[in-house]
Amino acid sequence: MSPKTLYDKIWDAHVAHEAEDGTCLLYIDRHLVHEVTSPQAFEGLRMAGRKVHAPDKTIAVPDHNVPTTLGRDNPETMPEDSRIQVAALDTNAKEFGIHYYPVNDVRQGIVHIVGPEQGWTLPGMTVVCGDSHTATHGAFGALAHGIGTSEVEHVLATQTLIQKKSKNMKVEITGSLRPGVTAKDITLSVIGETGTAGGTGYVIEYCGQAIRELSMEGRMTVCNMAIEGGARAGLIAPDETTFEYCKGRPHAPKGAEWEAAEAWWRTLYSDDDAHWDKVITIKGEDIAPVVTWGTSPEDVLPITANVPSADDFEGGKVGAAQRSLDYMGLTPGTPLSEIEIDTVFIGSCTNGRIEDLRAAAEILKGKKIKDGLRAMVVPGSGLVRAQAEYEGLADIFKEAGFEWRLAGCSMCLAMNPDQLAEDERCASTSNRNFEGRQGYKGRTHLVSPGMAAAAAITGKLTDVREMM
Ligand SMILES: CC(C)[C@H](C(=O)O)[C@@H](O)C(=O)O
Ligand code: SF4
Repeated sequence: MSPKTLYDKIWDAHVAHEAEDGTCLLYIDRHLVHEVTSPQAFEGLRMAGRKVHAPDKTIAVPDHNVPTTLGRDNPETMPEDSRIQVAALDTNAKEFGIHYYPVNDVRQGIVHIVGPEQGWTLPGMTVVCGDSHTATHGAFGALAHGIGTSEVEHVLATQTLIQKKSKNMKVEITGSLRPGVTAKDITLSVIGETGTAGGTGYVIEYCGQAIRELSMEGRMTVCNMAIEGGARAGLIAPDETTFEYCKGRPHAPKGAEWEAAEAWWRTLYSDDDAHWDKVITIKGEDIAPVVTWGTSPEDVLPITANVPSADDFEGGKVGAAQRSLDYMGLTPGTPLSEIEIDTVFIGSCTNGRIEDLRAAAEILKGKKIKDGLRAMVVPGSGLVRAQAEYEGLADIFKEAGFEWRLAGCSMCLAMNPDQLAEDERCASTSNRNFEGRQGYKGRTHLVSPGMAAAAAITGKLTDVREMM
C-alpha cells in the first residue's frame, strides 16, 4: 500500500463515488447548521417535498444573530432580519426533526464550540457546516470545512457532498512554545508567514511537538484559522489528548463501540514517507505573542515591534498596507505597545472556550480594567459560561470591570447588537480584522486571550509577558 497522509486516509474512507475527472461524492458524517446559511436550504427541501436524509447526523444551533444579554429569548431584543433567521431555524429544526439547541438551552452556543463539546465531532469524520470556520473541527483529526448554502441543501437532502481533492500541506511547529505564547500566536504567525493565500488549494496538517503539547482547546484555535490562511481545512492527528477529550461526551460512542472507534482512530496519522506538496517548518521557540496591525489576518507582528510603513512592502502589497494603515488610523514607527484601545472582546469560536477564559482570568485576577474602557467576555457556549461561573472566573471578570455575557458570536462580527462604533479600536480574540468586521469603521487588533486581558488593564496593546 502506498503511504498516505491523514487527509488521504479520511478522504479515502468517505468516497462514495469517483468520476473520471476526479470529482468525488463524499459521505458526510456530521452536518452542523446555523441560522445564517440554512434558511434557503431548508426552503429548497420543502419546495421539493424532500426530508432531511440523516436527521440524526444534523445538528442546529442559533449563534450569529442572537443578542448576548439577559432576556434575549424575547424576540423583540432582535432586529427584524435577525429575528426572521432565528425563527426560521427554530421552525426548520422542529419540522425536519434534527438535533437542536435553541437559544434558551444551556447547551446553546457558537456552532463550532457546541459540536465538539457535545461529542458530535469525532476523529476520522467528515464534518461540514455552512460556515468557513468549520475548519475548527479539524483539531480532532476530522476533515471539516465550510460549504455554501446550495451545498447545505445538498447535504441535507443526500448526506453527501461533491468535492475535488485538495493538495497536502504540512505545517510543522517544532520544539515548545515560550511562556506567554499560545495557540493563537501559532496560528497567526503561520498566516503571517504564508499569507492569506498561502494555503489555497491545500488541506493543512499541523504537526510537531508544539502542536502535540496543545490541549484540544488550543488545537481548535489553531485549526479555526486555517481558513484565514486560505486552506480548505486544517487537521491535527488524533492522540491521547483527543481521546481523553472525547470520552464520555454526550454523543461520543460508548462501551464496545468506543473501543472499536478508538482502534480505528489510532490508525489516523500521516505515514512517515507520505507525500507532501508543500512543507513549512516554524520553530516553536521563535514564536512571540503577536498582534495584527492591519485589516488582514496576515498583518501580524510581535507585540515588541513597531507599526510598519507601506514602504516596507513590495508590489501590490504597498497599496494594501497604506490602505490598512489609513483605515486603522496608525502612524508608521509607533511601537505597537503604545496603541491605545477603547474596547476588549474575549470570545468567538477562535478563543471562546474554557481554557481561553482561564488564561484571561489568570491575568485579570485582582486587577481592574482601565478607566473608561469597554470590555466584554462572551463564553462560546452556555456550558462554557456555567463552567466559568463554577470556577469563579466570572467573578474575576466582573470584579475587573468586564461585562459577563451569554453565549453567541457576539462582537466577532457585526450581525448582532454587540458592535464597535465608528473609529472604536478593539483588542479582540476573534479571527478576522477585516474592514467593518466588528462594526462600521471599527478597528480590530487580533490577539490571544491573555493579550486581550493585558490590554484591558493598561488600555493599550500590551505584552502579556509583562503581566505574568
Ligand atoms: C455568517 C457566516 C457565513 C460566516 C462564515 O462563513 O464564516 C461567519 O461565521 C464569519 O465568521 O464570517
Ligand atoms: S464566532 Fe465569529 S468566526 Fe466563529 S462562526 Fe461566529 S462569526 Fe464566524
